[in-house]
Amino acid sequence: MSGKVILHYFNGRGRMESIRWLLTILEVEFDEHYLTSRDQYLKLLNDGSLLFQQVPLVEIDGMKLVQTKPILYYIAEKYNLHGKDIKERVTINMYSEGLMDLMEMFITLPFAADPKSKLDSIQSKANERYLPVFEKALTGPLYLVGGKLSLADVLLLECTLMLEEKLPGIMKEFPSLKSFQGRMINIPAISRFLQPGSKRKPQPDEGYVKTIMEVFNITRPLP
Ligand SMILES: N[C@@H](CCC(=O)N[C@@H](CS)C(=O)NCC(=O)O)C(=O)O
Repeated sequence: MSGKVILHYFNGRGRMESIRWLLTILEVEFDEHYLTSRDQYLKLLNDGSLLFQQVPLVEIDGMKLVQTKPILYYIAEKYNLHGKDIKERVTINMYSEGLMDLMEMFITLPFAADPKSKLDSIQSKANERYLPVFEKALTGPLYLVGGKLSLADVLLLECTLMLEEKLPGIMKEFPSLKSFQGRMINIPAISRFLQPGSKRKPQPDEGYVKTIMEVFNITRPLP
């Protein structure tokens, strides 16, 4: 296993994108091995690399890690983006899990039988359940927890940008969140990540969906 972090996933956002965001903001270099065929997936399965037969898989520090959240928490912990004590950590985790619940809806959107009604549901949940929480937390403070950048801030930026791509104008009732975004995108590593040609992946397209359906033998839209 080389010393460099290696990401095994599709050449698309999905569950790996938050890990890419986190590594990028930390300026940790990583290589990507893209899954493009079912044979590659079967090889990872036969190697015993996929504990639960699922990706993301991240090779880091001599380990092969699966499960997105523990991977994010490990990296955040290692690079001090996970709070100074257990109270801060649990708060960061609560915010992070809420954001991941919201982003999970986007991850499955391209596979939905009725994408329009799924997007409507995302919009109302974002407006009523999620964004008000973060607007309140950031009215005054610059960061969500402990006056310092944490994993939760990185996920919040990713999530709000994702929301705006599909639902332009959704942030207009949330001025503190908009200011937060403005501050975050000026961080040099983030600003570079947002430029064309970076390792940030584009919105899912038909080719991405087709590859995933082939690799996992999916034949029907998801509910
Ligand atoms: N709880 C897991 C879920 C991983 C997951 O569902 N990965 C999908 C690809 S994004 C997968 O490998 N699906 C194949 C399967 O479940 O058989 C995580 O968050 O990493």
